[in-house]
Amino acid sequence: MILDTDFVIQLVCMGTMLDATVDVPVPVETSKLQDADESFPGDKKITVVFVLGGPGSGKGTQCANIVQHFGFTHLSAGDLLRAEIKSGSENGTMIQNMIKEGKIVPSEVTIKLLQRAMRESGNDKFLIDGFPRNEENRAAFEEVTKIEPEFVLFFDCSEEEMQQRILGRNQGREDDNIETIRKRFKVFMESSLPVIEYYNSKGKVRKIDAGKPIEEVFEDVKEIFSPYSAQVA
Ligand SMILES: Nc1ncnc2c1ncn2[C@@H]1O[C@H](COP(=O)(O)OP(=O)(O)OP(=O)(O)O)[C@@H](O)[C@H]1O
Ligand SMILES: Nc1ccn([C@@H]2O[C@H](COP(=O)(O)O)[C@@H](O)[C@H]2O)c(=O)n1
Ligand SMILES: [Mg+2]
Repeated sequence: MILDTDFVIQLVCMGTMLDATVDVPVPVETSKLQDADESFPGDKKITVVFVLGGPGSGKGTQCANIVQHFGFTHLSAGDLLRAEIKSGSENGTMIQNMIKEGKIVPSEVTIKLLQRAMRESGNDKFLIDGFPRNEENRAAFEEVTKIEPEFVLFFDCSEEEMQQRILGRNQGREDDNIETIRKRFKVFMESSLPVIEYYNSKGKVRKIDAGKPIEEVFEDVKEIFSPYSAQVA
């Protein structure tokens, strides 16, 4: 099926207006994803760890620690999308609307941002935080990059604790309000947990109790990353 990107984006935005809680499935046109200019990794051997967990579970916090100790490059899909809005990109308004509604941006957009960031980093070890967020993200990334994650680091935390953390975060994020937080939790349960279950069925999930204090969570994270201890401090 050949779909025009602008048409797909219009459909997604219409979905946003019609129902704030439905995760609109967007068919992926993989030939567009494989734009030669954006192609990555090519023949390069790449190590990818997907870092998943509910909103506010501590993914970004722990990724910062992992980077310092184990030499990975941290790529947060959410941060890349927010940077794309700020850059004045033609997709900016669509991305902003999706984030305000807690919805998942079409894979085509997010994967291109991830590929570009991976290529520009010059590194070969990546923590991909907040991606894949749904089945469409997962299948499209695999199709385009041919990368299978080394493992999936899953931060397991109660909604009550996550909500408290987000409301105390104070980073000026447009989606850190109670209305959007509830939508993000719903999307996590309905669209993101199935991805974690998929990788669990392949024996790839390393689950962490993320309800503990930051330092204690990192002790557990360190054990998982010890085989990758290129830069242990
Ligand atoms: N283990 C922890 N205990 C208490 N507070 C924490 C813990 N981990 C992170 N925090 C705090 O909770 C807030 C959310 O953490 P963080 O931004 O790392 O979560 P996240 O999973 O990346 O969230 P999002 O999915 O919304 O980007 C931050 O203010 C952070 O300092
Ligand atoms: N794969 C992704 C990741 C994120 N988004 C959108 O960004 C929002 C914020 O993400 P964080 O990981 O920083 O919490 C998220 O709620 C989505 O709207 C996305 O679309 N696809
Ligand atoms: Mg984050």
